[in-house]
Amino acid sequence: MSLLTLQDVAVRRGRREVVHDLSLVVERGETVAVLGPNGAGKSTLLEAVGGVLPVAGGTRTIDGRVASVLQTPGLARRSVRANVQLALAWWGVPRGQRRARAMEALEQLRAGHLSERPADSLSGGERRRVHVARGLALRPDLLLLDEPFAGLDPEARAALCEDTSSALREGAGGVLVVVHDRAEAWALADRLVVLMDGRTVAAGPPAELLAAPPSAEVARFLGYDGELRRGDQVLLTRLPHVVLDPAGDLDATVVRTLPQQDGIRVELRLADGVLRAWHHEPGLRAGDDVRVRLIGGVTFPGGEEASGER
Ligand SMILES: Nc1ncnc2c1ncn2[C@@H]1O[C@H](COP(=O)(O)OP(=O)(O)OP(=O)(O)O)[C@@H](O)[C@H]1O
Repeated sequence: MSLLTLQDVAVRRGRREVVHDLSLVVERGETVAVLGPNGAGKSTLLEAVGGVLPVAGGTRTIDGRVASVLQTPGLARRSVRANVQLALAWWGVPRGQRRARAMEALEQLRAGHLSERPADSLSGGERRRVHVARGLALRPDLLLLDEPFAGLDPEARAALCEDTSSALREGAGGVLVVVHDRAEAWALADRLVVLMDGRTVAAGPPAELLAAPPSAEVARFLGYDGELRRGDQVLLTRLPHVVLDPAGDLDATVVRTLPQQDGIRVELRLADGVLRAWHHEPGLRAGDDVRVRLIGGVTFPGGEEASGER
C-alpha cells in the first residue's frame, strides 16, 4: 500500500473549490515536490493532506502518521533543543530518547551549535533550520513541508536546501514538499508535480519533465524562455539550447545583454520570434547582428496564437 494516495480529490476554501480532481501517490522513501504559480492551490493541497482542511470530494488514504512543517516557524520561548524535545514528547517519543533524537536532527540540519540558544534569539535563517529539524526529528511516515526555505536570502536558501536534501535522502519515510522554485524542486524531489489552477498539469521525475514537458504552458513554467513560430507549431527553447555561432543557420539581432554571475544572458530577435542564450565573451551590443544554432528545444501545436515575445 502506498504511503499517501489521493484519488480525484477536491478541496474548497470557503465556497470556492481551489483543488480539483487531483490524484497523487507518495511512496515510502520518496520525496514528491509540488511546484506551481502563486495561488495554484499548493498550500491548500498540503493542508488537505495534513487534515487541516477537509477533502470535499474524492478520497485521501494515508498509511501511517503525518507531521507538517508549515510556512511560519512557530517556536516556543525556550531553548532550541527544548523546542524539539517538546515536539518529540507530544509525538509520543519516550523521555529517555528525546535528547539524542533532538540533537541528531539538529546536527543533520547543521543546527547543533544552536541547541542551547533561546529560540527567540535566532535569526530568520536559523529559525528555518530549527523548524525543519523539528519536523525531521519526529521521523513521521509522511512529512509535509510547505515552502521550508521561504523568506531566506538566496545563499541561506541554497545551503538549507542542500542540507535538507541530504537529510531527506537518509530518511525512510515519504515527503510531500511545496517548493518555491525549480532549483529547489531539482535538489529535493524524486518526482515533481506541477499544479496550475488547482489541477495537476504535469508529473514525473524533474529531469524527464524538463526534457519533455507535456504542454507549452508547462514548458514555459519550467524555464523555456525562447519561442519561435514555425507555421502552426511553436518551438520553445531553454538557454542551453541556443548557441551563438558564426557558422549557425539562423540570423538574429541582439535586443539586449544582461550580465549575470555565470555569464551574459543575451536576448535575440529573429524573424519568427525571440530566443535567449548564454554568452561568455564581452563585447556584444544591442543591435548587433549574429548567427545562432539550435541544439535542442521542444515543439508544440499553436504557432499562430503564440506571441513569440514574453
Ligand atoms: N484562507 C483562505 N480563504 C479563502 N481563500 C483562500 C485562503 N487561502 C488561500 N485562498 C485562495 O485559494 C487559492 C489557492 O491558494 P493557495 O494558498 O493554496 O495557493 P498556493 O499555490 O499555495 O499559492 P502561493 O504560492 O502564493 O503560496 C487562491 O486563489 C487563494 O486566494
